[in-house]
Amino acid sequence: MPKRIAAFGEVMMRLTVPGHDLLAQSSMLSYSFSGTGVNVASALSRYGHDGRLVSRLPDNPLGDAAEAYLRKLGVNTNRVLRGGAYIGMYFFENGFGLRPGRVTYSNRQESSFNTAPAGTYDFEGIAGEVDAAHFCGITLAMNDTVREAMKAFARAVKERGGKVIFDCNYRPGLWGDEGYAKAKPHYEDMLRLADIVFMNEKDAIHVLGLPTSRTSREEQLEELIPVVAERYGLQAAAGTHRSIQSDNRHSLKGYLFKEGAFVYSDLLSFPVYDRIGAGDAFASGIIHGELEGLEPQRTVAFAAAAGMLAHTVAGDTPMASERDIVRAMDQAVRDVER
Ligand SMILES: Nc1ncnc2c1ncn2[C@@H]1O[C@H](COP(=O)(O)OP(=O)(O)OP(=O)(O)O)[C@@H](O)[C@H]1O
Ligand SMILES: O=C(O)C(=O)C[C@H](O)[C@H](O)CO
Repeated sequence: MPKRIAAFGEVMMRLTVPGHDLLAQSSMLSYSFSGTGVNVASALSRYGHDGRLVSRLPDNPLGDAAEAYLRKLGVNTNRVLRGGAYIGMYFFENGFGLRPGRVTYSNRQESSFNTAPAGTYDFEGIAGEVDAAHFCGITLAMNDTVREAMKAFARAVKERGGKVIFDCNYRPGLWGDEGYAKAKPHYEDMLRLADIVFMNEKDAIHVLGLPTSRTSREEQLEELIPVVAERYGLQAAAGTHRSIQSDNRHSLKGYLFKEGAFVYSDLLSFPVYDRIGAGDAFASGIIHGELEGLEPQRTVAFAAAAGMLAHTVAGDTPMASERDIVRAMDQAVRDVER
């Protein structure tokens, strides 16, 4: 049955340098609008749910363009407010071979979303309208007012019996020096409120400071995720392990931990066209499976295939339909469809 899911987060204007040029070389940029909340609300809408964004855009032609773009992505914009002066931006340079891709943020703290004063949003009203709400560690990294708003919204959803979904999405560049120490208490607050969490052992070790006696990533994951789930009372935790080869291929394996057991997707290996937002595609697949009550094995396979497909499309926002994903789950490489 379709569900109503709110995603709380900033709309970012993505400015992409064409091809594999550097900003210093190119005189052209193409723009689109994204952000973790946008990506998740859009993907869930594509799977038949009502994905609504809770955000704030400037009341000017940039805000108009962003809102029109969100509608094209299928996002319900009824709870997108107008106010403030700027939209957050990031510049993206595609990597090639051994040169990694690069993201440079601009005007983020000045954005309409990040300058919204306390009391801007009707969180109680929104919480009463939805089955679940999605939050992410990128938003948590912004400033105290945004952090307080995020926690207040999560509390309102929880108090009304909705599911709280939290994607750790730790971005070292956003937390600055001593980032882990600054982030930890806020991550702990969100984990206490959360039902479904996206994370892997890196979050547990570095952000939460949990000790591990194991050396391989897989063993660390299996040791630490049950500890986190128990400590914070999580319904489910999920995430991916990614490995990167030098020939522009990545490998991805998804996991889902619930009711004391791990299930894993196959190890998927694929060439990468655009990597940004793939984590949001995986997360949306898990959220869909959990909200629909799918078998854990099916959910993690669906989410991993959604994540894989997101690497094949330009832009941050997953564009695959449920049908596309189910077809990709058999991993056969197909000829053009005509
Ligand atoms: N330096 C770090 N310290 C702590 N945790 C990290 C660090 N880098 C990544 N993580 C965590 O590892 C997990 C996977 O992160 P990664 O950056 O690979 O994202 P992803 O989910 O594959 O993709 P996306 O960038 O689309 O979200 C996330 O839960 C993230 O919070
Ligand atoms: O909000 C940000 O920081 C972004 O970089 C926007 C992207 O859509 C997001 O990171 C994808 O997960």
